[in-house]
Amino acid sequence: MRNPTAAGAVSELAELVLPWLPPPDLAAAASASHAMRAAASAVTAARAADSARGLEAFPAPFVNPIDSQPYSYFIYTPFSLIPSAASFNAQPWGCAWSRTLGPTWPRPDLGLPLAGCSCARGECGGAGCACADAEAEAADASGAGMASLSECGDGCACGPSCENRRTQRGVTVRLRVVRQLKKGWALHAAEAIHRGQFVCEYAGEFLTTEEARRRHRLYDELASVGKLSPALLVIREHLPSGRVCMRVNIDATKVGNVARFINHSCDGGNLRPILVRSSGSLLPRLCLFAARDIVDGEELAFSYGDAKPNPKGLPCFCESSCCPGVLPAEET
Ligand SMILES: C[S@@+](CC[C@H](N)C(=O)[O-])C[C@H]1O[C@@H](n2cnc3c(N)ncnc32)[C@H](O)[C@@H]1O
Repeated sequence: MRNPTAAGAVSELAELVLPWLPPPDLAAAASASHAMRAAASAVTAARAADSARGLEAFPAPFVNPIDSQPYSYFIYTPFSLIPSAASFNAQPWGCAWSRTLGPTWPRPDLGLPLAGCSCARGECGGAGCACADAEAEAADASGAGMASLSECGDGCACGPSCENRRTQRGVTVRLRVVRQLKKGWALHAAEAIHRGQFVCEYAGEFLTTEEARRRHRLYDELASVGKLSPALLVIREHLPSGRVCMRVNIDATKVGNVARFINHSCDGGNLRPILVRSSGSLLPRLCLFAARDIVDGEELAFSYGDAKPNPKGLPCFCESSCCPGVLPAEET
């Protein structure tokens, strides 16, 4: 006869422990007993139901019409982090209580005296706002490099509901993560998105260039044998002269948000990357906006950058007419 007290203890333990396990350990735990298998299946189903694990406004489910992989495993952050400040390298996923244990918007107040604006309510971003940056628009219009935007931030008197913080409230459009035959996972719109609408930040770990180079070498090796889909982006800001004045490395391979599923398109795709600077923050964030109206179900894509196509690089399956057949690759 089964002991109901022991069975209850097993399921309580399973509920506490299983959400912390990466897929191989979850599969090993599932083989321990009937009760563990049932608990592990529930965790797997909950993970597949929301890649954003309750940290965004809407769930972003995995949909896999191709094979039996129910989800892709990674650590979720709604905004980019500096690795040393990322106090977690494991995160519960697949249970009701995991939602409370991740970083959430708005970001915690760092308590530092930072530069910012002190506009009256409703005036942020206007001509008199210290956070408005007319030059950012000018750089965009000149076509020199990536466009940039300025927003209010941690140093401002306004709160998180300020109109001039439209990229700071996380992902507010419905999305799904769809498995494809050639490109692996891909991010799709799950509702119509209007031209100019903010879609998501490309969130991940901010890396030094030295660390980015180290990881690039490692990822290139793993990717060449099909063991990894690296999501390390290098963004270069240019002066009007064309010279590079800043390099930002964002790695969403292990720690990221839904943007880590966006594939590359050689023709620029339907998303426009913009560097967003918030007052009081040292590093700009890479934010993605709809470059045109996007219909429900369409795959989202952008160009990973101006790095030259590397003849020895991975094959590109974007299918745009200008595609040279290989993905842009960084020269490390
Ligand atoms: C940011 S991730 C995108 C999500 C990825 N497809 C996945 O399954 O996790 C970037 C990686 O996706 C793959 N990828 C992205 N765009 C691609 C394309 N146009 N053709 C082939 N593979 C692509 C490459 O492996 C690349 O390193």
